[in-house]
Amino acid sequence: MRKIYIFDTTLRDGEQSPGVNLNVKEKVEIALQLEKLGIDRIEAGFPAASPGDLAGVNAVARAVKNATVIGLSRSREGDIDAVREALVGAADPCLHLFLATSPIHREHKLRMDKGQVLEAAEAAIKYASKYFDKIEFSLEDAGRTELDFICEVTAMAIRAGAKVVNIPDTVGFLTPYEYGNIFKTVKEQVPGVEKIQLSAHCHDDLGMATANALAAILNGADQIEGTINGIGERAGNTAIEEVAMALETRQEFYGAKTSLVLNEIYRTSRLVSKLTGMPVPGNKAIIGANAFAHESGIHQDGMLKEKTTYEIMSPETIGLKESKLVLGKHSGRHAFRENLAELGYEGMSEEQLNIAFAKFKELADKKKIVTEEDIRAIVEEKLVDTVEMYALDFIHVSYGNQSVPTATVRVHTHEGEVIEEVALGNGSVDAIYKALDRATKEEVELSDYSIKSVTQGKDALGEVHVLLKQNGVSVQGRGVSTDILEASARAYLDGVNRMIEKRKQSKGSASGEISFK
Ligand SMILES: CC(=O)SCCNC(=O)CCNC(=O)[C@H](O)C(C)(C)COP(=O)(O)OP(=O)(O)OC[C@H]1O[C@@H](n2cnc3c(N)ncnc32)[C@H](O)[C@@H]1OP(=O)(O)O
Ligand SMILES: CC(C)C(=O)C(=O)O
Ligand SMILES: [Mg+2]
Repeated sequence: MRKIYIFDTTLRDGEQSPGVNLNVKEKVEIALQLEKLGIDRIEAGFPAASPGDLAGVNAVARAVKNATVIGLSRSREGDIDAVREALVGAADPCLHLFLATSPIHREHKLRMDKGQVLEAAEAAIKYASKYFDKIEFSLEDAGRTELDFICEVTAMAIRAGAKVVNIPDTVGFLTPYEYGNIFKTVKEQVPGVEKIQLSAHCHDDLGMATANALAAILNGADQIEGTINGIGERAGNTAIEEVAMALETRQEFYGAKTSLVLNEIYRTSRLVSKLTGMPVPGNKAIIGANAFAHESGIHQDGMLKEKTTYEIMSPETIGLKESKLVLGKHSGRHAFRENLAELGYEGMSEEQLNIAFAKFKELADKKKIVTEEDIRAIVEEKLVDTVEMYALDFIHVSYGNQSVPTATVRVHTHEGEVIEEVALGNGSVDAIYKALDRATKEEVELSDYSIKSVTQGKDALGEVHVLLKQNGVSVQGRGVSTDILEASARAYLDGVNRMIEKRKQSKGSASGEISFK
């Protein structure tokens, strides 16, 4: 199978992302991880840009042993000399020269005509050839360059001594068909092209960077340039992980592969994101948090039955432990039961499962993601074998810092009686508890109250614990809700129910009846 060389420019084009600035230590850390990932060529920076970048490229050159290390340079002797200095100590150094070739760049930026561009590029390659065995030449903005001029410049670069010619779509302008056609034409028409490698370098301005790189491969490109996580100038570059996984997943279609160690992809992505400060969007292909996560019931059911129903790649391939079935409002019973089993709640009756599932759906309507702690809280509250003498239907609290808090509560009894009560209190919770006392006609003393957040985020579940006393007997009550007042009401009512049950138990034992657990 044809090998596609991977040229990583995370440390150069990636660092050109606005707001990104990697120091020497960070560049080396990323470069060493790129080496582990099996990257063939690492572009470490632009040494003429600053003394700091020269030092960064030099540190990478000295640290990396198993990949080519590259420095970028304009077609100017001063820049080339800076790369010479920066690559001292590299096991396999390479100079990357560039000059723009498109009419727009020639006229407005370089103020050169075609002849001057050819002349300047040739002079630079020839000067550099005295110092470098490996030279790559890039036709900047080739995507908007006349096709015959691309061929002319490529032929010149080959004659002058370049080993790799890169044909970038610098501004992400082309369609895959157009970009592929450039490679096809260069392959067919440029003399000596078989002696060098052709490289593709794409930008994502129209979201085409990966599609264009793959089109280049289909039309003869030997090397793909890109970055980890697709970071880079403006909308970024081709994401290396996307190309590698496309070739891996569709081998029968592309007939080409990289030599990347694929299970290092995820780790590399995390490191680059951390050190560049550029978060990876959740929906990003391959490495986004949702790339191997499934939320909807139908998909989760399919995944549980056979993973290939909804996954074309396995997460293990990129170094992730497993796919995730995220519980949310679109999830179904299959995934819920599976999740409960994973959390150790096995052997639940169908009825218990249904109660917990209903509660879960109620919570999922209020929360974006239902977490493990949420599920535990739901199940543990629901599975306690307490007969609910009173169940909460609703609470309404009126509160203002200039008015007396008023609570209205409605509960229904085990027998189906509905009771509604209103009370004033010193605070909202106090008002609720007084209203519940009236509704239940139980005289209990609140001897402790605590509240904590059991999950994370603004929509976290609050868990309230109360300790109630009656005639020297103490019981605990617990309530969970996204609303702390509701959690407070539930905890109190739970305590009251337990108190009633305890009373029944002690009477039952005294009369020889079988007691509850
Ligand atoms: C497509 C790409 O990603 S290309 C790489 C882009 N990366 C960078 O530019 C990052 C590093 N750059 C820098 O630090 C600075 O731009 C430097 C140090 C290279 C140059 O800084 P300055 O000398 O102040 O020049 P400045 O950046 O303002 O302008 C660029 C000059 O280089 C010229 N130039 C641009 N590309 C090339 C080239 N490939 N070869 C020769 N000259 C070039 C421009 O025409 C302009 O020349 P002028 O001063 O005669 O008008
Ligand atoms: C320097 C070149 C290869 C570049 O980054 C581009 O053209 O996008
Ligand atoms: Mg670029």
